[in-house]
Amino acid sequence: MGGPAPVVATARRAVRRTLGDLRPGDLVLVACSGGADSTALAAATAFVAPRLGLRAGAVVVDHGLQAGSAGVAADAADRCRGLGLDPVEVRRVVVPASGDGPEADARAARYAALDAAATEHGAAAVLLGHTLDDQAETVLLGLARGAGARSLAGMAPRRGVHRRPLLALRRAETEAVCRTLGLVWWDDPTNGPAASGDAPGAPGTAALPLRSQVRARVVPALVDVLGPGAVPALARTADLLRDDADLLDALAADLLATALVASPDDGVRGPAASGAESVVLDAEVLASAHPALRRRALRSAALRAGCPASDLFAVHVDALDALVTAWRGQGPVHLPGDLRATRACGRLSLGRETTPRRSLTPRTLSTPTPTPQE
Ligand SMILES: Nc1ncnc2c1ncn2[C@@H]1O[C@H](COP(=O)(O)OP(=O)(O)OP(=O)(O)O)[C@@H](O)[C@H]1O
Repeated sequence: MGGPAPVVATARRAVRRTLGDLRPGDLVLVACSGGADSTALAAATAFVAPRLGLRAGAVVVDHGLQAGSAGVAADAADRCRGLGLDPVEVRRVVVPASGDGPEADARAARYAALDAAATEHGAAAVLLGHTLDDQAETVLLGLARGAGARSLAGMAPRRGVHRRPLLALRRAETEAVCRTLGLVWWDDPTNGPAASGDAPGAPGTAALPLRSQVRARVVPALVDVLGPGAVPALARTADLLRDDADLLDALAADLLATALVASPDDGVRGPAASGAESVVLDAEVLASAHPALRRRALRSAALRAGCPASDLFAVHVDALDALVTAWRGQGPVHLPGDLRATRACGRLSLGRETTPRRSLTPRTLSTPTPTPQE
């Protein structure tokens, strides 16, 4: 009797590698949308987990955004049960409109629901079905945004409770796994033309979410010009940059620790620090650091001061950097989260606005008001 089809064996090996450090009895939860990637993941996990002494369940999130979403979720859950996963649950979420766009809002609600399920079930890991193609799309989107190494490092194979075992597999391979095992999957219409459906660039793709347009129009054009190796090459960029980004982040954390004079959360460092309401940094220490580390340290300082990560952009970091390296008496820099940064007496302070102001945008940045303070 022959073994499993090579593609099925590949998927199982990938899952086995990802779960290798867990302890017998641990629970893993597959985040299953019903799509080919997470259905293949559910099947591979259902096979591998018991052989490692692990328990495996699944969570299907129903965003309630499309007609029939409850039925899609129920079908996906049934397929997971059919694979032997237990527990399997559907979590219905309410997607709030935060202003960040419907995809980002759905993603935030989805991850919150997955994390809540992991906590409630005491799961050691939540498995996500992102593939190499998803990784390549993430890198492309980052490049087009002008993002730095951390964003171009794409999705981490492992972060907190989340693990992505299929990052080395092509999307088409996950479809092949499903076909080989006789598993039906659901093609999300918002993901663009189905694998077996419309030609790339088919009419109507312009109305899709940005990532889906990249998938349906940009990637095929790129492959057309550069050849099929372009997609794995983009994903390789993510792998290479992840190591670089980790190193730079660690060095920047050291720089921030050295430059930190006071911080509201971790109390005192230096004589002037007691009762600190602001993050206070030594501007000279920062100025003498390499720009790659300084910019990261400034970003971390802004986050530490309470700036919301989703609203903190390069333009804000540039403005903070100018306070450090191009100091000519300019006025405060206004940051998201009702924060402001000021420089005085060789120190950079990031604290609350005294009166709420609009934070910097790319347009307001270009006209800093010089008000000598030092
Ligand atoms: N409705 C869902 N319920 C449970 N898991 C989901 C759901 N949607 C997506 N996932 C998980 O996320 C993985 C990636 O899904 P998909 O590619 O649709 O998301 P994305 O929007 O491209 O990426 P991201 O999850 O980063 O937002 C899936 O393989 C699955 O593990």
